[in-house]
Amino acid sequence: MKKIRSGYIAIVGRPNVGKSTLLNRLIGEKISIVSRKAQTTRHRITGILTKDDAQFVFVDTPGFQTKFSNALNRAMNRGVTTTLNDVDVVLFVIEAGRFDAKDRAVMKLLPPDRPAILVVNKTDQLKDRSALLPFLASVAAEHDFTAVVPVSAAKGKQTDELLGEARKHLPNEGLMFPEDELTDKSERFLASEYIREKLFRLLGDELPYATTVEIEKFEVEGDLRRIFAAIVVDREGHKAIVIGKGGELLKRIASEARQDMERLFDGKVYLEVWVKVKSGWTDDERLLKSLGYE
Ligand SMILES: Nc1nc2c(ncn2[C@@H]2O[C@H](COP(=O)(O)OP(=O)(O)OP(=O)(O)O)[C@@H](O)[C@H]2O)c(=O)[nH]1
Repeated sequence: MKKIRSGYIAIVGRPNVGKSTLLNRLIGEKISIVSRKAQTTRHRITGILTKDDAQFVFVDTPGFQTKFSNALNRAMNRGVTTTLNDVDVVLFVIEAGRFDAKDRAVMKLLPPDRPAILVVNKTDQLKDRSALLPFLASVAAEHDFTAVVPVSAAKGKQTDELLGEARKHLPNEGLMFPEDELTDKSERFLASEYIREKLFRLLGDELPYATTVEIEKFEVEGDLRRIFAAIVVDREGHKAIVIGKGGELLKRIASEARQDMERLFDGKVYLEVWVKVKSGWTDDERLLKSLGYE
């Protein structure tokens, strides 16, 4: 049997290339939030996959932010650079057949002295398969990648090959975390991510970027978790939108989030969610820190 190796891996790429989907596929659990909308991953999320011969500790970084320039985006971009200098191998994800200025901007952040694997995702969407090889070659010519692996995160294609390539760069012998550890993020953090995911799914295009979630109380009583959460919005008008007509939308957000939490925590959840207005929260660095964004 091969020796167990372990190490840290970052997944980077422009928004919407499928980083969260890839992480979920590799870990096999719904830890990182996935949304059709771009730029939903604000926090650094660590997922851990332990196999017979390797332990992969994933650090999922936020998408490189170009859309809005405010304190929140600045904080997120700083996070990308810090993370990349702190891992053993970087998975740089792009979409098959597409490589644009935003991809290139993220590629420029790859530290020159750290192994990076070019992951070409969404191969299931390719119409013309013969175009794939020249495409891979043209992107690979722009950076010194240690490997190029085409995958489909959605269909789970070639993901074992990707792990095999990543394993080669894990520096440590033995496990870094207990075998059954899925993530080192607290349940409290995961609870807020689930609520945020519902906001992204159920609200319009721009509003979710101006909201965040605070878990005000998290109590555990045997198998029951009591969770009290506030959705923080920028202004009164937004509050009305999140609540919805007759409270319908808020009810739906809470009920869907609760079902996800019960599945993940494997126990009953009592969830209370309300909406709070804090104007200008996205532009206040101090407030960002207090909410956990570094
Ligand atoms: N067809 C296809 N779609 C995919 C694949 N992987 C991801 N997607 C879709 O691409 C969209 C974006 O996926 P995410 O995983 O949220 O992308 P992300 O890179 O994490 O996005 P941010 O969090 O915004 O940075 C979703 O609608 C996914 O379902 C794939 O292999 N094939």
